[in-house]
Parts: sequence; C-alpha cells; structure tokens
Amino acid sequence: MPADLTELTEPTDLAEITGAHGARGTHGTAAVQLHGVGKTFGHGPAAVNALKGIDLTVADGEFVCLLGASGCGKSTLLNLLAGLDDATAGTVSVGAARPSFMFQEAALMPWLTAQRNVELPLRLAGHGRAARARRAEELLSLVRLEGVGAKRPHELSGGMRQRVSLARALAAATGLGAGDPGSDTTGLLLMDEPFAALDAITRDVLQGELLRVWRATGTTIVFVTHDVREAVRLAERVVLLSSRPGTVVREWEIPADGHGAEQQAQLHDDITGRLRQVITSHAA
Ligand SMILES: Nc1ncnc2c1ncn2[C@@H]1O[C@H](COP(=O)(O)OP(=O)(O)OP(=O)(O)O)[C@@H](O)[C@H]1O
Repeated sequence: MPADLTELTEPTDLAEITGAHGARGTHGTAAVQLHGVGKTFGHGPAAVNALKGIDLTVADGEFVCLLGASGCGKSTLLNLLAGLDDATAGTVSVGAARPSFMFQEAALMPWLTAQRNVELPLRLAGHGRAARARRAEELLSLVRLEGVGAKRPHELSGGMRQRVSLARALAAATGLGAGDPGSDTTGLLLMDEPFAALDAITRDVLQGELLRVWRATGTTIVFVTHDVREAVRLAERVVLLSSRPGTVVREWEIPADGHGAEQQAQLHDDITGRLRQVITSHAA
C-alpha cells in the first residue's frame, strides 16, 4: 500500500456519503476511450497539428496523469474529453459520466458563498433547494471545509478555494450522489494543473487530500501536469505525451505499492529521463 494511501484510509461514513466503491482494483468498464484522435487548429501553412493518433483508454474509477512539456497538447486533449472542442480525426468516447473540469485557478463566483458555489451545478441541473444544500454540505465536509460554507471566495486562502472548486467539480460530476437516480455517482474529473499555482506546502497537502477524496468517491480522474513528482505520487498510470504533434510516447503503471520512497524515486528518475529525451528531440 502506498505511503500516501495508508495514511488516508477514509472513514466509512465518507464512503456512505459518496456511494464509493473504492479505487484501486475495482476498474471495470471504460470511462474514456480515444481511438486515433487528432486535432489540428487552423488550415493551410499556418495549421497547428496539436494532437495525432492518440489511443487511450481510461477505466472507470482509474486515476491517470497526462504528463508532458508545455505545448504538447495536454489541455487540448482535456477539452476534447470535456466536449468543449471536437477532434479533427478519430473518435472520442466518454462513457456515462458527466465530465467536470477543475483548473489552475479556482474560478469561483465571487459574489456567491462557498456553499452556493458548490450548489451551482446542482441548481443548473434542476435540483431543489433542500437537496442541493444537503449535498453541498456533504461535499464541503468531504473536502474538509465544514463550517466555511457561508464565506465568500475572497475570505478563503488559495488552498481553500481549490477545495471549494474540487467540491463543486464533484457536484457537477456526481449530482446528488448515491441518491440521485439520474446521475453517474462516480463521475469523471478532468483536472488541468489544479495545484500549479499553490505554494509547495499547500500543494503537498492538497495532493494528499485529492487521493483521499478519490479513494472515498471512486471518481475517474484524468489529471494534467508537467510535474513528474506530482504524477508519480498521484496516478495509477502515467501517460507521457510528446510535442507537436502530441502523441503518446510511453505509459507507466504505478504499482499500488509503488509509492514507497525507493520505488517512487526510481520511477521519478525513469520518467524524468524519458521526458528529457522527448523535450530534447523536439527541440532538435
Ligand atoms: N485555439 C488554438 N488555436 C491555435 N493553436 C492552438 C489553439 N489551442 C492550442 N493551440 C496549440 O496547440 C498546441 C497544444 O496546446 P495546449 O494548450 O493543448 O498544450 P499544453 O500541453 O496544455 O500546454 P501548457 O502546458 O503550456 O498549458 C500548442 O502548440 C498551442 O499553441
């Protein structure tokens, strides 16, 4: 069991709140399937070939990190998964899950309280006031923000704002949770460098919190980062992308016990070496 995960054993009531089935070892159907996906922006000589021939399957409940240098097409790929843009080649299929996004900036509504921010996707989905308030309270508690629901974003630290953002993303992805017949209670979280703007200590804490929430909810996570250490700490599988066009260079399965210090360092060195090669060959 990885060090990160042993200390993060969730209380049973969390599993009850979220309808969790746990994380590792429970993957069944595919949450995401990409076959031969390409994306070209523009036409003619000015066209930018951002992605080419991407084949990728993410299992239900899996935590995958997309790793690559700046400009390799990580955000473009997330946009395709979220349905915010269309591929110019191949097929993108996102199972039953409703994808929800979390960005580097929390992007909260400044005039709404933390609780109302979390409620927003539930309100847009047509859920009644009492049900959505109950669910927002559950999710705020899940991200350890009990008692701050009445505060507005400017009253919160950067780390707290990202916790609210995570709770809101979970609300968008999982609706009312286990009690919501119309929702996929596991959901799909698309995370675009969500901790990159935080200081190192807060980032470390939130990485641990994200692992705890993932284990408690069984949510499928596709997490974009250019930080090898972050990828190895968080993911079950790391997918390395090359640049221009972005293609899958290599994948690493991170074994469940692979987060021990020695193995983690080995994987870190291995992946960093390959990332360097990719960057160097692109620059040449
Ligand atoms: N709307 C667009 N029009 C033209 N080119 C674009 C557009 N969006 C992205 N690109 C180009 O596609 C390539 C991939 O961009 P993308 O933002 O997906 O990379 P990234 O890996 O997320 O980069 P970063 O880590 O810097 O955010 C880049 O060369 C970028 O300039």
